[in-house]
This record gives sequence, structure tokens and C-alpha cells, in this order.
Amino acid sequence: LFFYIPSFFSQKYPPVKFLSEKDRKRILITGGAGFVGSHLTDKLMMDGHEVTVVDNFFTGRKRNVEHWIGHENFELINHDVVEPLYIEVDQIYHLASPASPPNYMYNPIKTLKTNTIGTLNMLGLAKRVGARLLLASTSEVYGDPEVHPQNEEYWGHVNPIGPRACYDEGKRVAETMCYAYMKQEGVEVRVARIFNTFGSRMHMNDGRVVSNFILQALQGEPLTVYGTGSQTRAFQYVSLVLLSAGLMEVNDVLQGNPEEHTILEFARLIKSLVVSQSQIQFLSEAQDDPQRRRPDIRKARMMLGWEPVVPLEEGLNKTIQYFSRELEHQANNQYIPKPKAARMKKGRPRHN
Ligand SMILES: O=C(O)[C@H]1O[C@H](OP(=O)(O)OP(=O)(O)OC[C@H]2O[C@@H](n3ccc(=O)[nH]c3=O)[C@H](O)[C@@H]2O)[C@H](O)[C@@H](O)[C@@H]1O
Repeated sequence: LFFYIPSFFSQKYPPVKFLSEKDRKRILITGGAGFVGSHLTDKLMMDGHEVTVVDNFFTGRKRNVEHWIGHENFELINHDVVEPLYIEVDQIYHLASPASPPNYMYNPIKTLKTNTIGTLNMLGLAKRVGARLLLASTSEVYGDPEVHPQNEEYWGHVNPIGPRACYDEGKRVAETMCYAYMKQEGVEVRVARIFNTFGSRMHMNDGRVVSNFILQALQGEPLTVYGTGSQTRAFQYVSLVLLSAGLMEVNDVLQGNPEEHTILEFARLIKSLVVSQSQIQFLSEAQDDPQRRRPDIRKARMMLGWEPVVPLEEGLNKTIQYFSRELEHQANNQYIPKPKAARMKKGRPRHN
């Protein structure tokens, strides 16, 4: 005997707001199953919109959005943005791209295609259906910056043939494409330059510093500091990025937490939050590693009333809890991956 149980009886979803036809938008999120994209998916779903996630699952994971599968407002499409996409939408959040240095350097040509052809495809879609498009850009467009802190007007200092170029230059030309489509075709575009972000749903093998240090500290392995550790970053907890939903209303604002730390300070902080006996191990520095980075968020403050809401330590503690659960989960599955050796290869010495 076969009983049909409609999915709304058997499935529990996070609560979603009801929006009238007029207020409800059809929103496409490329890279919506990734670390940042899946948090944005949650926010826009809970706000009551219809969300279509497009992901090729190179670094994104179905697990990150599985709690929405089957919901009438949600759709998940396994699709690579390098191929054109024909759907009807009102807004596009274009996040698709590997983001961590070891991931984007794994296949630089593919990273370039994703950020160039992928962005052209999404702008073409935006033009065709009259949708507004937000590009998730990055502080990496500044390269190894000569101006500190970085603001919206700074043009950056990028090595166009270095190991990071596939991503840095890919995102730079993606920004250029957005403005060309705006000026030439009248497409409404928004560019958000997002600074170093961390939080739950980062992949264990992500290779960025926060997930590496937390996993190393939790597993009693040495924390791998590249170079002297005197290079700086300003880290924001992922919930902050979600305010970028508001960025659909305001143009070109930097997004980040202006609290700047050296990587060595950061290693010590994580060690103490985890209460870990791990050593700190110094490895050779990564080529073209930006030495100082911090956003000047005056414009965001003025235009959005925007402030970092989650203090660094609180965000780190939440992320530590997330990775502890991940490790337990993996242990139950008998498979404990080590954080990826994320070091970038030093290139051939340059002749100066
Ligand atoms: O978030 C950003 O604004 C951009 O910058 C990041 O690049 P990066 O800042 O180099 O991010 P990490 O790989 O987390 O490295 C941060 C610093 O920690 C160092 N690091 C990294 C990993 C590690 O195990 N040890 C270590 O000392 C790196 O050399 C670097 O100086 C990533 O490329 C992107 O996710 C993003 O677009």
C-alpha cells in the first residue's frame, strides 16, 4: 500500500515571512550553495522572496541549502554560470566564484572564465529580463594596496601576471563589465567589495586563514602562519555581509569590519579562544600576499547607517562551535580531513 504524504506535512522549514505579490521578488543567487551565498539564501527566503540558487558545486555544497529543498519558494539548479542561463527574475545576486586562494588557484583558467564569461552571462540575463544585478566583488581588487585603509575611490595595486591575478583581475574586469552594461545598456548594477569574511558553512578544506587556524587549534596541530605573520587583515563575521541585501538599494559600498589585526595576533587569539596547546609554525610567505588591508567604511556608515554588529570574538566563538560539530560529524563518519595545505607556491624569483 502506498500513502502519498504531501511535503508540507512531512517537512519542516525555517519560518518565512508572507509577502504580497507586489513585494515578493524572484531572486537568482549564483553561488547560492556556497559559504556566503547560502547565508544570503537563508535571509532572502526568510524575508519571503522566491529564491533560485544556481551552483556548479565546485566549492558550494547542497548541504548548505538542503533545509530549503522542496519549499515552494525555493529552487536549486545545478548549473555553471560559464554557460548561459534563461530564466525570469527580478534581481540577481552574482556570487559564483571560488573565493579562497587555494581554490581559485587550483584552476586559474576556470576562475577567469567564471568571473569573465560567467559575469557576462549574468549581465546578459539582467539586460534581457530587466533585472538589477549585484556583483559580489572583493577587497582583492586592491591587490597589495599602497593606500591604507582602502576606500571606494582607491584603484588598487595588482600584479596582473601573479598567482592571484586570475581572481583579482577576474573580479576587476567583472566590475568593469557591470559598469559597461550600466552605461551602454542601462542595466541597474551594484558592486559590493566584500572584505575577509568568516563563519559557519566555510568548507573544512577551504584553506583560508580562519578555518585553517580553527581546525588546526581544535586538532592540536600547529597553526601555520605564512611569512612573519605581520601582514594584517580585518575580518568580518558572515552575518554582516547579509546586510548587502540592503546594498541593492545603494551603490558601491565597501563591506567589512574595520578592526585590523596581524595574522600572528590572530593565531594567538584563536589559540586562546579554543584553549589549544597547538604550536605556532612559521612557513614561507605566500607570493604577492597583500601586506595591509582594512576597509574605510565611512561611506557605508553614512549611506547605510552600517556598523559591524557581531564583535570579532563572538563571531569566532560561533565559528569554533561550528567546526567542532563538523569534526564530530566527520568522526562519526570515520573520516577526518586535515585542513588543506593552503600555501601558495612561491613563483620563480623576479629580476628587479
Ligand atoms: O576576503 C577577501 O577580501 C578576499 O581575500 C581573501 O584572501 P586573503 O585575505 O589572502 O585570505 P586568507 O587566505 O584567509 O589569508 C589571510 C592571511 O592569512 C595568511 N594565512 C592563510 C592561511 C594560513 O594557514 N596561514 C596564514 O598565515 C595569508 O598568507 C594571508 O596573509 C580571499 O582571497 C577571498 O576570500 C576574498 O575575496
